[in-house]
Amino acid sequence: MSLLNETHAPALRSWVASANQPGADFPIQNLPFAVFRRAGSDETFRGGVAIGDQIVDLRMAASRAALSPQSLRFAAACGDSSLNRFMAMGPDAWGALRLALSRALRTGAPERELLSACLVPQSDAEYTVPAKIGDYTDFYTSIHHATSVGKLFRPESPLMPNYKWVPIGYHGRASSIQVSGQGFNRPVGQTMAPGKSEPDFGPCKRLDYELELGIYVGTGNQSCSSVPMDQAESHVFGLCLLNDWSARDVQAWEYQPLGPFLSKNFATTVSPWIVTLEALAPYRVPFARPEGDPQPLPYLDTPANRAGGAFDVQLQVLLESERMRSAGSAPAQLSATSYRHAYWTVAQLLAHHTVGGCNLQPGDLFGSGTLSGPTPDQAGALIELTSGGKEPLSLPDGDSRTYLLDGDTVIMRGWCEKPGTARIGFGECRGTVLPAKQS
Ligand SMILES: O=C(O)/C=C/C(=O)CC(=O)CC(=O)O
Ligand SMILES: [Ca+2]
Ligand SMILES: [Mg+2]
Repeated sequence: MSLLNETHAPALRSWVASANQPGADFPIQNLPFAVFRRAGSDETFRGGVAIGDQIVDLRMAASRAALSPQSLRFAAACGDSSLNRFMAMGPDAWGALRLALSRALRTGAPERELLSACLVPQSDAEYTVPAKIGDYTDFYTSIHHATSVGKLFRPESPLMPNYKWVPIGYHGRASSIQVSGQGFNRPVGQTMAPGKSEPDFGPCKRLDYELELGIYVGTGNQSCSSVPMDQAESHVFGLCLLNDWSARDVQAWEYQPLGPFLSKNFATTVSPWIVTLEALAPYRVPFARPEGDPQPLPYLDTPANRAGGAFDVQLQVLLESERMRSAGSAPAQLSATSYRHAYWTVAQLLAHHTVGGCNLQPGDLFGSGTLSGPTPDQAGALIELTSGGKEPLSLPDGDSRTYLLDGDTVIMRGWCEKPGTARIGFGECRGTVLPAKQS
């Protein structure tokens, strides 16, 4: 059975002209969701869908009956200040609203007159985290990241013997997840300098980013039940970009034996737009274990997962320093990779998370884990790109970095493209390091 349908047809064009520009992140084949309002207004936040450089205000579209009658209750659910109610409605509802929007936004659609009054320019909008995230779990799905970071943290045992069998993760902190465009203060904490016997306390000196994708749970599961692999993807609403800011010096001192704690709980930045799993269907790729690696245990293995459980999402990290901003120069690319290199798929993460009976809830978020690719220039964090801070990275303006400085803005971008298929993008995930708070 093909996962493709009429909403993926590469020939589709929209009456919103900006959606048809080559290279646009939000053509009619994408239709990602966010929660927004007019910037600086006291309007309530509500759900919207991106088309070109505009947002379809779904609350207004529902109240003006600007979409097909069958889809109006789904659009109305998106009128809430978070997408949780819509996420809980499940894949049939998500698919029905996507189809209604695809048809109404096409060139020649009779809905044009009503729907064009429901558009808000993205340049006028501000966003919020699109779901009430009850729980956040961060995984570790890049074997390349796990191996190179493991060498730095544990030279004697870089890749733990469990790695190829268990999707490794830890329970993260939902309250400090913020939407793209915001800043956060450099964290302070305990660190242990080499050769010392007592920790220091002060601002983090090794502040890093982590290039990840966020995975939003749509429908949950009952506690003491598990979601089998062949149903796992039907519980996933979609993907976003995610930056898991990490205080490496705090991490190195605190992480044993229970894993990261304060080193990763002060800020996590997500992109505003969630690209649905349905929109990503054309960019599925086979998931193959390298020759000689063990096959996953049966509860993590299905023919469908092997055939197309991975997604080829292109990813890029850029740095814009204060110096670049004042000189008006373009941000510098630090690395680029693809999600296809991950060792565990979205379905495996969800099936594994629930196998012991853990209940997921609509709006829960997973981080994929740092998405480093196989070559050193594909690393998703500075700790890898600078070999643990020992080899500074040269920037095009003559500046260099080991770890992040105050005023640095980290920008992440993602997109999918494939010959004969539309290109779709994730927009941006950007966050800025502000100085530590003086106590
Ligand atoms: O102890 C280690 O090997 C490293 C752990 C992490 O950095 C945790 C993490 O955030 C995992 C990831 O993003 O891939
Ligand atoms: Ca992480
Ligand atoms: Mg974090």
